[in-house]
Amino acid sequence: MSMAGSSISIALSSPHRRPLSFSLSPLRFSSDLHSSRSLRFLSKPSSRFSSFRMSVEAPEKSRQSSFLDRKESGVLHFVKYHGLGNDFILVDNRNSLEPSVTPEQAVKLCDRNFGIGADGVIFAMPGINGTDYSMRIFNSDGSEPEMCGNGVRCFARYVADLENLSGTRSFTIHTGAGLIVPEIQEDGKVKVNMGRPVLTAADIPTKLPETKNGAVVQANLVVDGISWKVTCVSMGNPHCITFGNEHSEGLQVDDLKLAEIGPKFEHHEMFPSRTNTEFVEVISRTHLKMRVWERGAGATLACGTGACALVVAAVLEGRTERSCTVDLPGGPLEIEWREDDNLVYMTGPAEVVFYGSIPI
Ligand SMILES: N[C@@H](CCC[C@H](N)C(=O)O)C(=O)O
Repeated sequence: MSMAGSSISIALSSPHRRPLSFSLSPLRFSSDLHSSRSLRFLSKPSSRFSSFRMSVEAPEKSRQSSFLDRKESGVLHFVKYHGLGNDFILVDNRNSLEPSVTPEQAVKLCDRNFGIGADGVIFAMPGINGTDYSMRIFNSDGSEPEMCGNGVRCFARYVADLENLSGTRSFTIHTGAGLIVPEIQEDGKVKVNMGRPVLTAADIPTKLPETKNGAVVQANLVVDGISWKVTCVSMGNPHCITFGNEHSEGLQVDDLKLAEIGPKFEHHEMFPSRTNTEFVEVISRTHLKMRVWERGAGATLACGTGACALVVAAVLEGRTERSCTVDLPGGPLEIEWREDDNLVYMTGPAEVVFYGSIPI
């Protein structure tokens, strides 16, 4: 490893392997992965990663733009972002409404041991119906959800970078959940108009009965012989929110065995399209704490649509005000469910992790 001015070079090598080269600026990661044209290497990681050369440099706008502009057939250039640890591989798909990665490839790319590692792959696509862009996403299991809250904040930062835009920027984005409008604020956080929650059982969808004003509020859901009180909300994608069960009226979310119970909610027969599940602890009338088991991705560090859905659920259950801080394992989000127009707003960060290239 050597340092020269603002540049750090790190070389790791093995005598047996061809070197790979990476450059980061400073959390910018580009790799020259040479000639392989398939993803087959993902099942043989050691042959690709046992040897590489890496250089770290101070940020320079020109280098960043030239990386983002790169297009070569057989190579996927991507940027990995995270929103509170909910991480995504962002792909420039502005030339087509067909994703450049298949669901099967997305599974491999998201693999944390044999791939890049992420909770999903997000495609920045041309706008339709008069919108600036369209967003599609594959979960890490290859399924396609309608929307992703943390992902849309990353998407906004990504397209601002792609288009070299600075200052306060707002975009209209077509998603499977309809029109979503993120705005990048002066402080770099992204405030998103997440649209209106859907509360009717058939549209969420859930087979649970509507219990209060056409909504599924504190319905009984039996999971493994235990009766949970759940409220169901769709933010374009389905969410099942619980504050407790027959054994504990108020949850201590740190004590939950999430990996054990999460899949049982996700695949419960009451949720024909599976579900995301949020387990929630009330700290105060404006402060909630949650852990999430995501449909198609498992336990994640944050879920933006989930945070929105649980504030809606908390208000419907009379537990909180309409503006709340939601603590997720990866950090806090600010959520507001407005009374006058029924719109939900989410505010939180989105950060670059690294830039990279991979044969595909
Ligand atoms: N993490 C996301 C939600 C991603 C989609 C979800 N797994 C689903 O299948 O609905 C968010 O931040 O909203």
